[in-house]
Amino acid sequence: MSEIVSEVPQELHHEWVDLAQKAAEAQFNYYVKDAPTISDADYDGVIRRLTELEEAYPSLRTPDSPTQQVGGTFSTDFAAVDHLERMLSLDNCFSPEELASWAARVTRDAGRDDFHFLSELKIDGLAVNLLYEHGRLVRALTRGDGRTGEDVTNNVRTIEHIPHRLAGSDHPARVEVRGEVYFPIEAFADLNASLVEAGKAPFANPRNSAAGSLRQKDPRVTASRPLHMLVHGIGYREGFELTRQSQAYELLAQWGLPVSSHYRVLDTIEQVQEFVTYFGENRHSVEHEIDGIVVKVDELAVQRALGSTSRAPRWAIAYKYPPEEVNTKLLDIQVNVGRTGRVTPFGVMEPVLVAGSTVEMATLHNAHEVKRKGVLIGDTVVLRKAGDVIPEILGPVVALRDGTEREFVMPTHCPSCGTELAPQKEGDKDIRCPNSRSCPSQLRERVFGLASRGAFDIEALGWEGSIALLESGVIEDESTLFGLTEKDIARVPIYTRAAKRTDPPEEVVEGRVLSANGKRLVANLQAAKEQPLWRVLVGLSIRHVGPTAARALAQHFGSMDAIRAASREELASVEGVGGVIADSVREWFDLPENDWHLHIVEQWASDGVRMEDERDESVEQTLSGLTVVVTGSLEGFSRDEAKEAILARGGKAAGSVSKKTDYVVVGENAGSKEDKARELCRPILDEAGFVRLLETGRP
Ligand SMILES: NC(=O)c1ccc[n+]([C@@H]2O[C@H](COP(=O)([O-])OP(=O)(O)OC[C@H]3O[C@@H](n4cnc5c(N)ncnc54)[C@H](O)[C@@H]3O)[C@@H](O)[C@H]2O)c1
Ligand SMILES: [Zn+2]
Repeated sequence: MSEIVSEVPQELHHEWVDLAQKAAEAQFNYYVKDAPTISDADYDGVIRRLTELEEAYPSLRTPDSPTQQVGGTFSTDFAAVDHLERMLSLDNCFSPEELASWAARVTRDAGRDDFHFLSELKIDGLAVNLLYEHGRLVRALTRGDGRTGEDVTNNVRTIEHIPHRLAGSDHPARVEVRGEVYFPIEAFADLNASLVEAGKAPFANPRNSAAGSLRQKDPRVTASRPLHMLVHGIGYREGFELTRQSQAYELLAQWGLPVSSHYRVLDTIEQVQEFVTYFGENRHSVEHEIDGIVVKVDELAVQRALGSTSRAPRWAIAYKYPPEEVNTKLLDIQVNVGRTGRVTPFGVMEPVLVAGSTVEMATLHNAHEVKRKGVLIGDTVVLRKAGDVIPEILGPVVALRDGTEREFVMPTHCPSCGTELAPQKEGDKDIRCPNSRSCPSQLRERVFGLASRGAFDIEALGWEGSIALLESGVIEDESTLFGLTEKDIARVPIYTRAAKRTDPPEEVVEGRVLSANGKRLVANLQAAKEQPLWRVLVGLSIRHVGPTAARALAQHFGSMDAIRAASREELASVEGVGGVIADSVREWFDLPENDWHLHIVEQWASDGVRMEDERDESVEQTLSGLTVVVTGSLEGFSRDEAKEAILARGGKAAGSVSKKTDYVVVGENAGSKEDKARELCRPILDEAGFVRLLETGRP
């Protein structure tokens, strides 16, 4: 030690010692307790920094440094047994440049470039070593420290897809098969819910639950968990030789072992990079979590020539994807009251950067979900954000609790208006604020909602504008929105702000000081009154009536009066409507406590909102009886315009391709619907064909 200290600046030496300690602790929590306290990304950061320090000061790189070892150790809960051949870890890379320089190094060290790259998915699970003797499974070990693992044979025997006897005949005397045990992500939430219910600590993430479920003292517990395994290598072998890694996979598959279908043998590192990019974008198209791509030299002769370090083979590398999971603090759980009164709890977190954006809120759906996840206010939680998918709180890091955490209690009264909350129907998981008429929160959401693109499309009326109109008292609710004049709007600060910059301030006189934004709102409202009936229906915030149902209703009935007069049965029989929506529409119009709904409709009508679709009799019903799907973007039509053009001609505009589809119109960047059309042999039209179809009923 003294030698090191004399050579390495003291500060850096301290940093190294602290980080090495941190890594050792993290490994213990991760591998032995199955309860990591830091995220994988943070752990990788620690290892990277240790590596940097060791590169600058090689004397720090002692054999017991975490950078030199197969991270992991074993618990006394299991018998410790040596592997016949060491189990190694993998070196990492994080960029195309690092991948390319690994390939260049391999080519140089191998002294040849006529080998192949086997690319496969890096399964986010835990490594297991299976020993088969004469085709019979005799032992299963965890990786442990790479030399010695934990005997989990009885637990592994409970995993469904692992054969106790290999298929075929002529099996080698002994062979070690290496692979990864994982927990299917869709089963994760249920597992945590059942643990919480049994008063046990929930898991932080699926990888954790795989390790925790496999490493149970009682194999019956393991048997109750839906574990899966995929194998990706052979260790010690006796009595047979192979020449290629991919050949090993074929053999393993023949033996009835679960081999992934996603591996590829590729010629060049550029092709490998394409594979990396593809799965980076399609990370969630596979049945298990992946944290990267593993690239292996396929030729075993080259593998042997390259050899291994104490920790990892030189002939393989793991390309790690950016993390989708981070740890952050759950500061509070608050509730939001939505457009139709639904009360939704959401987590407020310390802001963290994950998958390219900063996240500080995540919905928790309902009180039941909060319970199931087992999270407490004040917990460190694992937050997951997968690409464009909305962020989700996976679970708590139980080991970091200090006793100050508290349980979330669903409020009994609306945080916005104080009304007592209640489920709308018995047995509903959601609870609602029944004060839909004047609850400020619901009003804001309704006004904002009716202005949205899927409803009236009033561009100048955003979230801020909706609040400003209501808070200034210029509108009391949505009923008077379309009667607003320039004078009214001039009373709302947000719409006149720009005009106030003059010095001395201009007097607010009718219309005159309306800023550009306010003028835009007036014009937008005028235009909105001409919107088709379906948009008016969406704007009413009737539960379950979104654009699709609204279109179906408008197309069938043609006017607000006809919808209002329709019986429940008539409504329910409309294609694309059904019983739930029919009930909701009838309740909206008929319940005595909803009489104010009628007032909205009447006020809108008297302010000039169109309540009837013009049936242009001159439009020939060219598409009557035909079902058309439009996919991708067209030049002459927006999505809505294309749909309306079909409906106006008596056709049906469907959202998905089926055998009943008559024509599929394919624009730019069409996706899976085009594939589906080809698969089902449905006629495909381009935009010109679509125009002809509208005119003549024929492509
Ligand atoms: N959060 C924490 O506290 C903590 C602590 C320790 C380790 N870790 C995590 O574990 C990683 C280090 O663990 P590691 O040493 O096992 O390295 P690793 O997980 O980065 O890579 C090596 C392992 O990948 C597995 N693997 C998955 N798919 C494979 C495939 N197709 N072919 C070959 N191998 C495949 C093998 O089991 C192999 O042992 C860290 O990067 C971190 O993500 C986290
Ligand atoms: Zn309320």
